[in-house]
Amino acid sequence: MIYMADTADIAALKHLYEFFPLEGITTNPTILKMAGQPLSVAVDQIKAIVGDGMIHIQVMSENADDIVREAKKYKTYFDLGDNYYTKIPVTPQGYKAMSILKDAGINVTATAIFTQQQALVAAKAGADFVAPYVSRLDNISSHGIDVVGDIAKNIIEYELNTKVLAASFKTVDQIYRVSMKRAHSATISPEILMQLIKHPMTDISVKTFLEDGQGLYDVEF
Ligand SMILES: O=C[C@H](O)COP(=O)(O)O
Repeated sequence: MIYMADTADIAALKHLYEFFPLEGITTNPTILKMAGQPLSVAVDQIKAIVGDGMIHIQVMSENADDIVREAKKYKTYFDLGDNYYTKIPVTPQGYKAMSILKDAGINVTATAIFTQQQALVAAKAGADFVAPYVSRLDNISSHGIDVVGDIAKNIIEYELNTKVLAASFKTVDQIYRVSMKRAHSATISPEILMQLIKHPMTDISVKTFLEDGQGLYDVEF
């Protein structure tokens, strides 16, 4: 499982990158709005934190030609090399842009995916990652985990060179379930990443170890 942080919150990212084995970050216009940062400022700060991790930046353009120009501009402007992924919503113009950008050697993440077929078409268009939105599906009485499972199954069965990037999580249990459905990766908010590694029994066990070990550890280090 590849873990990514779904955020542009710089303080939260700095904290997470101290210990969490993250392999990149994802952003979108809503995330930038929540962080209160324009794209150029946010990405410059994110770059300094994630090192050679992936940075997924969503386009705002709707027309294929504009999407291609926008995605290519970010690739040079931010100078991220192969760590740059352009996030493109799965509209007809988006699919068109995905093929063009893949042919131009730019990594593509297809986003705003709600069905197995949207993901499969994006994979055929060359997307490196496909991002189904779990909670947004669950919240309309649909089944986000099943959609993720179907996409992962297709990718494995058809031997496609695409990874599932499960997104839109509200609970730790959803992340457990997408991992068991063989999602290759997940992008998760800082709050839920912290919850993911927490367990009260761990805290109790550590506390007991500290108490029991008092006076017994006599090797200096
Ligand atoms: O980029 C997609 C986001 O991960 C969607 O998450 P959200 O449903 O919590 O806004």
